[in-house]
Amino acid sequence: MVPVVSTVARIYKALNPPNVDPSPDSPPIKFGILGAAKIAPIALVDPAKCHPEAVVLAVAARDKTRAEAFAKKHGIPKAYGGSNGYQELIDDPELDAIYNPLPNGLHYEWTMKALAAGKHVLLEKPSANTAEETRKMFELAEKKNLVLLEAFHYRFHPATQRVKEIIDSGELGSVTSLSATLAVPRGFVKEGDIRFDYSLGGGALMDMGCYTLNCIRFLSGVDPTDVQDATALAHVFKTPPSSSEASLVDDTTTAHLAFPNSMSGAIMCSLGLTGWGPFSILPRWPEVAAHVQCEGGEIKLFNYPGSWAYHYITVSKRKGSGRIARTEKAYKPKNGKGEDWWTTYRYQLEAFIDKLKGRTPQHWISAEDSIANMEWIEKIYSKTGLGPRPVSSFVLS
Ligand SMILES: NC(=O)C1=CN([C@@H]2O[C@H](COP(=O)(O)OP(=O)(O)OC[C@H]3O[C@@H](n4cnc5c(N)ncnc54)[C@H](OP(=O)(O)O)[C@@H]3O)[C@@H](O)[C@H]2O)C=CC1
Ligand SMILES: O=C1OC[C@@H](O)[C@H](O)[C@H]1O
Repeated sequence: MVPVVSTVARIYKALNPPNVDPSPDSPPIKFGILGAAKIAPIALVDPAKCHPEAVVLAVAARDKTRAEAFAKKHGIPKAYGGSNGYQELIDDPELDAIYNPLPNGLHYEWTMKALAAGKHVLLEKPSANTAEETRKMFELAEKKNLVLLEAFHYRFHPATQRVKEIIDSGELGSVTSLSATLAVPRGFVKEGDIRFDYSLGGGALMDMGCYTLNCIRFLSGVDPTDVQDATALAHVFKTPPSSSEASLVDDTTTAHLAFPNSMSGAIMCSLGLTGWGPFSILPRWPEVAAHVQCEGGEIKLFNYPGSWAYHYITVSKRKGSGRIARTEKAYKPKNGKGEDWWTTYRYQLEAFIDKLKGRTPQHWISAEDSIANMEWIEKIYSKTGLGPRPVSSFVLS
């Protein structure tokens, strides 16, 4: 098949995965979803359909009709709704695990409640509004012997893993600098979106920047030592909200970070890249790449967040006064579990279920990793002058 046809066929299968029968030997992990969130179908519903040990049994939405419509559309047997719907979901004794794709500012409260109810949690990124809240969630999970995973799905994909493998192989020598971008053109994210609501933990650095930071921290293998500079452009609302805190929502943030061993890092994230050319009318493409400079060459991973749909890895190695370059693709691990059509979310679900079943996942994101990511988000926000996102008022009784 020509590449474009095979790519379309692979993406089609990824978005329409086959239904698999439940495993006769291993009871499925039964999930409940908090909120009829836009991300839930691709992040959990579809991956669960093609995992023999996962089933989505229930969904809750603030509005019962919305929960029922979501349940009907996705073949989910139970729907909870109304003012107590989220709590009823969490208290459902049939459920083993909760997927939390609520707005960032509600991650802490509902993850704490789910853990307190004895449920494992697959938690959307970024973990919470603050590092302290993230620490508390992981402490409770550990105390209750429950699995809590921040859903940085891209980490589980073979493409990201392959780049890390190339770096760690030493083929290109030591890393000298890293950068990652995640930015979408203006208009991509609509005005009333949770991403522009400060009270819900909005802002480009929270939404997109958490990936960029996570990516350079993962690929470098260490945490930064300092935020050298950070600049944020505030979002300009068409209809400015009455709250003065709306001015703390960043549209675009850039930061330069120092790393150990004289490594440097740079991130850029945006919820609204402006157009270019006369009067900025020419459209921009999303920016979705990670670059790693090494003493002996460089690596580019194009489309690390959406690597399942399409990506390429270019490895350019210095040789004498010239270079030798190659391009790799990694939709499936060379050794290990996976199919070329598995989405980043499907790989993530595999790891989550492996962990719950006592098997060793191919990859994992530790509590320390998630806490450190939030710490550095806070440090960058602090350097921009915008300050951290609001602390949750929730107290676990
Ligand atoms: N892993 C990934 O690739 C992605 C992750 N995300 C993350 O997932 C989360 C949700 O994002 P997304 O699906 O795009 O967002 P949505 O706005 O579609 O979903 C958020 C859900 O939160 C619920 N909710 C509860 N309280 C509120 C409130 N006060 N205001 C608004 N919504 C509320 C709503 O549920 P209800 O149905 O009950 O009304 C809604 O369905 C975020 O944390 C985001 O960072 C988002 C996109 C991609
Ligand atoms: O997690 C995400 O990944 C893709 C982005 O477009 C989105 O805003 C973000 O929430």
